[in-house]
Amino acid sequence: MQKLLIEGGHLLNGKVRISGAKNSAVALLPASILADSKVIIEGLPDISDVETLSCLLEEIGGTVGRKGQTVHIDPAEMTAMPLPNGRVKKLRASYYFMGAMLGRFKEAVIGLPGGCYLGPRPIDQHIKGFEALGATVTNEQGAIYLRAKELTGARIYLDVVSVGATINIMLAAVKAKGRTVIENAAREPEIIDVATLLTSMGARIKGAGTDVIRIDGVEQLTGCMHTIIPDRIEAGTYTIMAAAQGEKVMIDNVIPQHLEPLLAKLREMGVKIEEGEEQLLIHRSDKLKCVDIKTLVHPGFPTDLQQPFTSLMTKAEGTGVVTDTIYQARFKHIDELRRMNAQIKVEGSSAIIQGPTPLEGAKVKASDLRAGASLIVAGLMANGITEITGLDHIDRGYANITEKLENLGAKVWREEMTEKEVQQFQNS
Ligand SMILES: CC(=O)N[C@H]1[C@@H](OP(=O)(O)OP(=O)(O)OC[C@H]2O[C@@H](n3ccc(=O)[nH]c3=O)[C@H](O)[C@@H]2O)O[C@H](CO)[C@@H](O)[C@@H]1O
Ligand SMILES: C=C(OP(=O)(O)O)C(=O)O
Repeated sequence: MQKLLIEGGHLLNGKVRISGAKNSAVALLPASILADSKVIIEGLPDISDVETLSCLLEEIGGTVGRKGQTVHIDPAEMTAMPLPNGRVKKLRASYYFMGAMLGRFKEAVIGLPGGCYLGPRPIDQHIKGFEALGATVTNEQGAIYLRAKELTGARIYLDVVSVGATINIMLAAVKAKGRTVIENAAREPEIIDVATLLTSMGARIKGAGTDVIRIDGVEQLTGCMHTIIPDRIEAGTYTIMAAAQGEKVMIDNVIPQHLEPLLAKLREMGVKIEEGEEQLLIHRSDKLKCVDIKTLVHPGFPTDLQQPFTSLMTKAEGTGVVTDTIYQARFKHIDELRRMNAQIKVEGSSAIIQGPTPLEGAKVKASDLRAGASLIVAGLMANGITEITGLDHIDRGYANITEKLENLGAKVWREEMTEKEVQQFQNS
């Protein structure tokens, strides 16, 4: 087990290239189950979630070959192999095996997913969708059993705007009989990306990216080639790092429109940002001003950037309030930031940050993926050395983060943890 060490205070300079989107990748890979021949996906990020899903595709009989960032998946020999335990527990997106396997085999057994603990993360809307399409769904000892004689298109209104439920219902519906309409659908760019892949496979989907998606079922889906979109959350994280500790940093391979809510808030804080077609240039700003943010469903401020943004606010002057309306308990990073001298208190679903406070290096633990990102932002700014444990979370979603930061001039490295440190980590 490793820990990440950061010697804070070094200015970041240069260019960082953003990888393919995690939240697209984790849906595109299971979507390949629906094809009858080879699916090629280009630009996949080098993260453990991709590795885990590739292994799961192999567990059900797929052939997966990876060369650099391109993955070839041959789904021809896949079967409805039950996946009640094991790797499915390592990540959230294993729930996409439910929709994809139901769509192809009319049956699936998938263990309840893992992923970041951000408070309760129910999947009732996924199940409501599968049932509306004609599936019988039961929960037996922590695994979801899905079975349908036939899937028939239906009108499904999501009670909660959910990325996972929207994509999962699309996966189950593309081969159903007749028309499915998803109302109150999520509108994230990753949903458009998944719909683009499915359309290239022969699916008939209209309205992805709006809150009403119409899917006309087809009998067969074929192999295709697809290039993934850039990761807006990774891009946002590096943008925040640049605002926190950058001299002049270019974020390359980004779709600036995907980051509008973040960029607007950074500008409000006083950060100077130049936008190109696929780049952002972030300039050093000596004085930042605290702002309030509220996370909302897309296109509002993304909850996945709330935690790194909170760290940046410790550098800004005044009082800022960060409210998370999507995951009201997504504040596990705050105790760790306090160890680093941040002045933050949590009240309900808000964190109130008093700045500016010079941060001090400390031993801290990443409790989830974006908590990890927030500690890295803090470590880059802090005096002295910050030691971060819990790298499994960070490696689920940030490709080559140590190398990318080193290239920007950060002093950052990984070390093996001693046995005692591993024990302390496991007991904490
Ligand atoms: C793999 C992936 O894409 N993960 C993203 C996805 O997670 P995920 O798809 O799990 O998140 P959802 O969009 O489903 O969740 C949004 C909200 O709806 C609630 N909810 C969701 C489903 C459901 O059946 N019932 C229900 O009540 C959740 O508790 C949450 O409060 O979107 C989140 C919100 O943008 C992001 O933080 C995650 O990075
Ligand atoms: C919460 C996240 O991921 P997951 O849904 O995969 O746990 C995230 O990417 O911030």
